[in-house]
Amino acid sequence: MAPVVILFFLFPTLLVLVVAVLGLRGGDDSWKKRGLKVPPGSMGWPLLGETIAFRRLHPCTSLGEYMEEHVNKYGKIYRSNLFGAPTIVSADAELNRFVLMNDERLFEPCFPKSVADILGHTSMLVLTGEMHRYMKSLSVNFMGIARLRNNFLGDSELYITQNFNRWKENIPFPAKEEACKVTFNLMVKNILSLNPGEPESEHLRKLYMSFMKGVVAIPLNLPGTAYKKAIQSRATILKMIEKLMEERIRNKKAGTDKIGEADLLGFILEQSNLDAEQFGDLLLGLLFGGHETSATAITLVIYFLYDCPKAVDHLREEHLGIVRAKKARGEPPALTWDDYKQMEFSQCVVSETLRLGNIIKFVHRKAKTDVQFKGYDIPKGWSVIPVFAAAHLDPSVYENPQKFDPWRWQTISTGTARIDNYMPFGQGLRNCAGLELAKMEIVVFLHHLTLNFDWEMAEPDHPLAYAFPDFPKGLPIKVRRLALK
Ligand code: HEM
Repeated sequence: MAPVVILFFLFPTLLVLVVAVLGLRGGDDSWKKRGLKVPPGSMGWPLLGETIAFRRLHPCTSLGEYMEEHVNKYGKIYRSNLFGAPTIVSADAELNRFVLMNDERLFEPCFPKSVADILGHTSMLVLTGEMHRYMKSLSVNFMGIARLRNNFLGDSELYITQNFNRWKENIPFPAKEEACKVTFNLMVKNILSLNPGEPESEHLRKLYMSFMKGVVAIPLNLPGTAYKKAIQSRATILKMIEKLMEERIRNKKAGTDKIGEADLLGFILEQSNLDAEQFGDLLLGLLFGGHETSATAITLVIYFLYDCPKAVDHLREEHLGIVRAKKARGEPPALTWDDYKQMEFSQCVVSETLRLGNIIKFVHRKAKTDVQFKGYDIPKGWSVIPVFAAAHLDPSVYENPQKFDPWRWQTISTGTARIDNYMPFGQGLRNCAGLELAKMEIVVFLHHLTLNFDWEMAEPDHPLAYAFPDFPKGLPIKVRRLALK
């Protein structure tokens, strides 16, 4: 195509860009006219603001150069322009807690429309008010202690050991992929009673992977883009759910349903009147919230422990003690809830992994009204980004914060730590619905890992802060089987 023709077609786009750039130079200044005192900071480049620097890859065990520089220059609360909006970034633990404890009243979640279109407009992650509370209570009840004890614990053991049985000695494999299989199988079994390897389960896994890619992709709804594929995958998942729902209702009416409330679908059919789309959004929200996060935590724990053999020895001692005591009592080997509750050092390892690994480094909120905090104003409509990692890595809170030191939790414990200094699962109304399940999955994984294997890194690989911390190579490891029990 001739350059002049290209220019002709590009002209409207260029014009819009120029107008936007001129219009946004210096950012939104209306707060100045209103005499508000917003925190110091820089609004960065027109349009882009400081988004590129904010998103620049860095180890997930650090705040990254951008945040460190800005905190040094402006203090723990500063203003910026991120993801297309004027933003208050908070590395201040008290402001972080204040924001989360005032969800609904002063702040609300803010997802771009493109993300809400994929997650679903009735997804718990997007909803606010009564409907959010309702969906949350369904999820929290579904993942309550009774079900953790009676369903999730046994299923976790089953899927973890099934996976471990396939591991081959001295042959490198990516640990992240293995962790993902375990957490995905566990969720799908408990949500829809689909077993690993079944064609429907495999089909759902593929659709879900494509859905996930779209959530973090550039939102271009054009043929062939990751975003478009994710929208299509979402629609296919919803159709699949509708079919499964109809089948379950038919079986219930015919008196041939054997599953009852054992999975989330049965539980929802009994306890609520959600339609297929609402149930689909709930399912996708739980998979989105609970699959990648827990798999990342499991991968991180393998990574951190490799450099801390003393902690592996301590874990082995704890888990061997439990196995031997069960044998002495003549109990079957399957773990019970009481066994799980005895795994105290393992809980310290989990707490330390979540502190140092920063799986959810920050969250997004929007001010519903002008808000005052510590002498600053947060103008209505501005985004607020509480960065949990800032307190997790603060040397005035955690001695030697870069060090993986699970023993620190024997004295500070999650119960006595100042709550705003430790928020891997968020806080308040929108705190994590699956936090007990996540901790249990990691501990059960540790139980079988430390009793059955020694492991080493097959290649160097370190966790970087993408949307979630991720290992560029998937953390390749090699294992050696042990005969301890
Ligand atoms: C180590 C693993 C996990 C971490 C670090 C984690 C972290 C978090 C955090 C920080 C939030 C709050 C987000 C916000 O305030 O905007 C959250 C919310 C949520 N998490 Fe988790 N999570 C984990 C595992 C799970 C699991 C296993 C599930 C369920 C199966 C789950 C389901 C959810 C849901 C549904 C929400 C939204 C709650 C709401 O909007 O009220 N998470 N999670």
